[in-house]
Amino acid sequence: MIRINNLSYRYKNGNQVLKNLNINIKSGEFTAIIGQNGAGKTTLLKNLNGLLKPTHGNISICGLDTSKTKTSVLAKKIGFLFQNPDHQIFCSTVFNEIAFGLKNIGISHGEIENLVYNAAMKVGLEQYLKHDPFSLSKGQRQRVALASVLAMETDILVLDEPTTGQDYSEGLEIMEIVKELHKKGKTIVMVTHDMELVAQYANRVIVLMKGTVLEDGSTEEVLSKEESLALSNLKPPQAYLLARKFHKQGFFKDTYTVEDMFDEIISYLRGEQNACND
Ligand SMILES: Nc1ncnc2c1ncn2[C@@H]1O[C@H](COP(=O)(O)OP(=O)(O)OP(=O)(O)O)[C@@H](O)[C@H]1O
Repeated sequence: MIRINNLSYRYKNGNQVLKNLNINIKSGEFTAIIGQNGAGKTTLLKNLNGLLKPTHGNISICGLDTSKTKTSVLAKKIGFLFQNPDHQIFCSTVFNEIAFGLKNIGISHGEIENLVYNAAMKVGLEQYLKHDPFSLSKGQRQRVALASVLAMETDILVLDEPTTGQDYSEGLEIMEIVKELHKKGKTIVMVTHDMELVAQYANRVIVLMKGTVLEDGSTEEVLSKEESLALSNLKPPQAYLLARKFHKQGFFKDTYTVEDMFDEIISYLRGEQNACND
């Protein structure tokens, strides 16, 4: 789905941000990109969707070279949700906002109505289509932005810190929608500082440090490299560290989140209770 070959990126002011990155992302993966501030995470995402073009090397998205492909064509393959929905939203109704990208790529009026409604349904905003997006809460505005990306029906969804600036339940709503999309086969690439989100949702983690790949592996592998993570001022979530201690005692074999540990404890206790009752 995504092939990054020897990618380097330097801003016009001479700031060399990405250095010779080589990353392949397969269809259906949920990849988290983490790293300390300024590591180059957002710059990498902007290179993926063609907003920035590599200064060296190349990126192929579903076989399309981003340097040689118009962003409007790439937009049919890769959707990008910005960190702040207010940087993405500019239309006066939710409907027009979701329809904007579709109009841009020449979808017919009749088809747009359906696609907009379906996308709004996916994020639970179908009743707000006539509202001004700026009359909605920040969490709802983030869902409007997500719906406008979903309406394009891209196979790849790129998220730049999707829960930042939102309260717990708003963040959870977004992440549960993303989880459903992933289950249905979308390839997800998510930049985040939230290690709980990483443990809970991603199945692959890439750690960027000063524009290079420090670690790349399964979530379990990367979270277990505490010393390496510390180089980027990162720390695995508490639940993961607790689970590791239990692992050493032979418990919680594939469990890294509080929810999973809770489920496992409950099913263990239920088993014990049933055995007693028998
Ligand atoms: N338009 C620009 N021109 C010059 N330098 C830039 C530009 N945008 C970003 N940078 C610099 O590039 C480096 C990487 O920035 P980037 O936003 O990609 O990092 P990041 O890992 O996403 O950081 P954060 O976690 O803080 O969002 C930083 O030093 C930043 O100041």
